[in-house]
Amino acid sequence: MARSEPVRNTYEEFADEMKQLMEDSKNKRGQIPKSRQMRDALIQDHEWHLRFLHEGVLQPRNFILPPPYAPAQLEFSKARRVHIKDLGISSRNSEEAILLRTLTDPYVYSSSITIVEDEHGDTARLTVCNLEDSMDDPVLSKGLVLAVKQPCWTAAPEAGYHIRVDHPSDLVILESDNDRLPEAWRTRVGVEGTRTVTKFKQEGDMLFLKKKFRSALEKYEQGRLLLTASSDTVAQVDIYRKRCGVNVVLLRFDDAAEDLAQAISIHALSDSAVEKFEVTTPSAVREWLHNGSKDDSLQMASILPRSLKDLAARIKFDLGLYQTSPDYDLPTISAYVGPLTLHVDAANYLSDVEIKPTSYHGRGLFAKRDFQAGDLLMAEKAFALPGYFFNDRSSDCALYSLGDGTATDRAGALLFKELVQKLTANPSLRKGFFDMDDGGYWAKNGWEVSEQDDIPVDVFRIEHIRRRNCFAAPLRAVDVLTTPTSVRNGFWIHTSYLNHACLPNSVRTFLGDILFLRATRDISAGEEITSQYVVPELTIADRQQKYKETWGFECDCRLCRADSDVGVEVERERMRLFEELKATAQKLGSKPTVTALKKFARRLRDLEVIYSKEAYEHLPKLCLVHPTIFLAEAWRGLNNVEKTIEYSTRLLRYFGITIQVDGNVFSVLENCGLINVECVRALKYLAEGYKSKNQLETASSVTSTAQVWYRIITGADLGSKEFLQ
Ligand SMILES: C[S@@+](CC[C@H](N)C(=O)[O-])C[C@H]1O[C@@H](n2cnc3c(N)ncnc32)[C@H](O)[C@@H]1O
Repeated sequence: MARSEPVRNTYEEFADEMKQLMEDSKNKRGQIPKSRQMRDALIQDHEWHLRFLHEGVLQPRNFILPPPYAPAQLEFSKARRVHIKDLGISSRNSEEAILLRTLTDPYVYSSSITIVEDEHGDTARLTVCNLEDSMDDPVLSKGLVLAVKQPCWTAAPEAGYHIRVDHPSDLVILESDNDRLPEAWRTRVGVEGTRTVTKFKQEGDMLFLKKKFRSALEKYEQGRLLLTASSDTVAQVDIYRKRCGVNVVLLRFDDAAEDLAQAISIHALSDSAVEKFEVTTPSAVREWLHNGSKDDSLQMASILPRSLKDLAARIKFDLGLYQTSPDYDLPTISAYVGPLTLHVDAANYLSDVEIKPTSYHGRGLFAKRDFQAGDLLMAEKAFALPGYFFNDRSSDCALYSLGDGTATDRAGALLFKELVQKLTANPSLRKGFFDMDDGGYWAKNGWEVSEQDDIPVDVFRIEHIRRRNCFAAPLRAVDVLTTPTSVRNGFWIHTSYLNHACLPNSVRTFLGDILFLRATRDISAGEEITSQYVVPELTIADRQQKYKETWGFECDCRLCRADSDVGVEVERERMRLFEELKATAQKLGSKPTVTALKKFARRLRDLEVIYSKEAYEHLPKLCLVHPTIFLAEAWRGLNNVEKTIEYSTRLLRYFGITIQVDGNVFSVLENCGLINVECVRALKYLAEGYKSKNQLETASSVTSTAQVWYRIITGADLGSKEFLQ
């Protein structure tokens, strides 16, 4: 029977509709649904949706997080077993679990959906969210036996109910020979005599080439199970090496390290030349792979074949490598990074900064030594940075958190997915991540986790941490200077300990997945390092609202204090004049007359007067910035050297930077730390001006400072000559 006149794909959920459904089902909490679709109808409906997925026009994917609940704490084996008929609406019991078997191929799009039965043959639709899954190589394949912890019914679009899982850790996939399975579902998988390690390896290789990585992993695993102590060592090394490679692709670095430790130790045992290096235990190799050091204490370079050495390097980079010097080959890294090559093989440099408690802002990042403006404070590889093409429609998606009514676009949604995948697969990476600021989420919703326990992967907590700690990152910071650039959302753990200041002493820049943090002014040992989370809004109210909404704090920096003190009336007048000047500048366009410019400058002085309070003597005057940029550029366009120098100097002053030219000596007397592209441009205009006045020494000194500032804002020197020419 065909599905009756479907109007839309009801497997795909929408945030508003879901919110309404949740509201509606509040009164039914704990009740057993009055009616449900039975087996045949469920399967027919599912098949229709599968056809729709293949043939329909696909919308961007919606990932929806319902109001939060904690993942189940109990192991499946210790939970009380329930059945489909026992489930209530929206009522999860963390002590319960259900055993299910999948009856169909899955539908995988925004979530993974399949039809399942329990031991009594009762059927239901199962929706698993936040799984790293694909139609080509599905996790929830047909005939699979799985356990769902804390199961319940959740209202679905079109008045049905399904079993919905949000935490991937609430889903446990069981081997078909597991003794806990009902007898009828158990299959003892004896390996056929004709299948050999080599055969499984070949089948795995074929699947790998077809990008069916999960299935390839299963084949290699079956091959591994056939290995015996007397197996050919080349075959043993090979199967572990293959598994390691697939695990790397699937971001399962802990498992990859385990496989490689086995491969290396088997290789070492079989190679008589190796014995003298005493490297042979898997635990020694495992420790080396995880130790974050570039040192080759086990002398791997001299004993390993290329294929194992390359994998070792890959895993060490992915688990995090550290160096103690700020030396990076920036030209090579700059040349390497591109849309297809986001991930740079570089080590972290974190040894000259440290995380410590601050007096008012929780933990923060502090300098362990003195730094000068322009110095590299730290460099960090991304913990997660999704790679995708911006014009690829098939990666379009959004993430909705119904609990707090927030939404994020593709950049944040894909980062969330990658974080869930990485944290689920790699217990060794969890501590660093879950130590981060989650705004008190876990303290309110979770439980005490001791040192020995596995840290639970709570998707709601991940999203809280993501929102507070992620950074928007262009492919290369330098691109932002010339073209409007799309940004990704990425995650850099150490950098996330930076607290915000409107007048910061550092700037973040990116080259692919490596973040460089440079000092925007001199910093003394022991000083807190800060950076701007976002460029400050002109009015204090707008600024504080943004900080409050996203990060839950109110900024108390010197600029915010001064802006609050001037009062609403003064601020309103400042904004009125600012808007007036902005409109005039737009009207005058790029070729204003001298008369018009003089008139504009007079009006600008009115705005300057409002700032002339003592409070701003050493502070930026942000409302003056844009009109002054307009004047500096307009005078430059008219080749008026003196005026260009005057307004470029003023522009720097309005950013809180005071310069002096004494004879031929150029110096920066004061610097609030607000170094940005406009400041570099102001220096460029100054250098041009002094050059045309034949003050070549001054011009050269200004250009040197411009080069340092250019490096601060782009992270490297790439393009500096062209920019400053
Ligand atoms: C990215 S984290 C920074 C590290 C954080 N202080 C910690 O202890 O993990 C962002 C959080 O730090 C705090 N924070 C950052 N800058 C602040 C500031 N200027 N004033 C007050 N709190 C701030 C806020 O709680 C914010 O949500």
